[in-house]
Amino acid sequence: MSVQVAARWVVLDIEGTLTATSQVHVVLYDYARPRLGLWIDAHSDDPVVAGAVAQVKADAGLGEPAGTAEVVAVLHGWMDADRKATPLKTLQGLIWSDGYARGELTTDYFADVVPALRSWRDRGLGLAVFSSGSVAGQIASFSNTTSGDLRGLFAHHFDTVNAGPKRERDSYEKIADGLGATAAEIVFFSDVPAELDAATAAGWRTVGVARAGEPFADADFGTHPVVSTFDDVELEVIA
Ligand SMILES: CSCCC(=O)C(=O)COP(=O)(O)O
Ligand SMILES: [Mg+2]
Repeated sequence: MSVQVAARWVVLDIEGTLTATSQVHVVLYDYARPRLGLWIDAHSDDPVVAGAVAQVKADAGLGEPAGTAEVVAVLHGWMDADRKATPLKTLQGLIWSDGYARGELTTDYFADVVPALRSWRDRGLGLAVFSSGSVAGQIASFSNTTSGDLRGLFAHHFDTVNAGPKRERDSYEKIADGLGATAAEIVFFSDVPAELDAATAAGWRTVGVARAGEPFADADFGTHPVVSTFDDVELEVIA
């Protein structure tokens, strides 16, 4: 069944909405896992890396003398639990950016995604991304895809640093400010009902994305309209 929605801005989740969850949990996590320790040691002078490592130690209650091996053990544990912790996302994003630049990583989207995004953008809708993945990681992931370089499709990127946690209303209010849009002009697509609830609390329109075989395919989306493919979305552009 198709879902009709009017908007000026389309804000998109990545994992489970644009890409299969395995693209993140298998392809990207497996790429980052063996490289975390090497990256931390090779970039210890980079304030972004040093800040992320200090944050890991603080969050995990490690003493300051803790070495790279202990930090990596925490990061691996967070990946195993799929904890979307900001310092982990920062470090993953740096490693993935390097992997995409080397041509060692390629993003594969659900078949309906790229045609829909192109058509929405061509019809005058603004596209933005809100993911737990860092902005650097997001942009890199759009740079090398099975449909080419898609970075030009998106006008804005938001993450847990420049917006906040995805299950909190404040994050969506901050994004609306960043887009210069009213809440009613924005529609958010996500596979996670709790994220949609937070967007609704901020006054946004929402569409749940329940794709076959994905972890939230059978979730309770409550009153959110739901599609299983972007082919079933009819977007009217608010002028
Ligand atoms: C290249 S972006 C990787 C996305 C990521 O790390 C992640 O955890 C996905 O979270 P999302 O909020 O998009 O479900
Ligand atoms: Mg998701």
